[in-house]
Amino acid sequence: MPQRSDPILRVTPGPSDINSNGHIFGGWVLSQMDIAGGIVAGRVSQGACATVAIESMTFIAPILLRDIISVYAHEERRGKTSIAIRIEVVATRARGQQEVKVTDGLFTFVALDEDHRPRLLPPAL
Ligand SMILES: CCCCCCCCCCCCCCCC(=O)SCCNC(=O)CCNC(=O)[C@H](O)C(C)(C)COP(=O)(O)OP(=O)(O)OC[C@H]1O[C@@H](n2cnc3c(N)ncnc32)[C@H](O)[C@@H]1OP(=O)(O)O
Repeated sequence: MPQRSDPILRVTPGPSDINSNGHIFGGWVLSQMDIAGGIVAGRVSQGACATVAIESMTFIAPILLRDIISVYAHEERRGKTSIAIRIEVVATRARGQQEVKVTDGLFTFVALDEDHRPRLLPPAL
């Protein structure tokens, strides 16, 4: 990922998001990544988008209860109707003293028209 800008989301998991290992469910973090990627894809496409594929996803380190999660996302590739968004999640813990990269993924979104069919992306700014 290039120089990190501001996170798209900052969020804390709750007690109901814990799995039997005592870590945070992968599905919880995937959904935060999907929301953040969707926000970036919506900005780029200037409208509605749907996730069509998760091209890659790596769980690098566990997320712990009381971590603060920052979700960073940026456009990595653009097609006619689709945008691939690189999404990185960083956990802040130990009262803000420690930052750990916990996941990395490449999600592809498709811009949708009113009929929920692929829509051409607007020209890049
Ligand atoms: C100013 C306004 C601001 C707005 C600010 C909004 C903010 C908003 C925030 C909230 C944001 C929430 C974000 C929710 C995100 C979900 O949770 S969406 C829910 C889960 N996803 C779905 O239900 C989608 C289900 N799938 C579909 O409906 C259809 O597959 C789709 C998406 C309409 C695509 O239809 P299709 O017939 O497969 O289309 P097709 O023409 O074959 O392919 C279209 C493009 O997708 C690519 N593609 C297709 N399959 C793949 C694949 N497996 N891998 C990679 N690329 C693929 C194609 O290569 C093509 O790319 P281009 O060459 O055109 O660039």
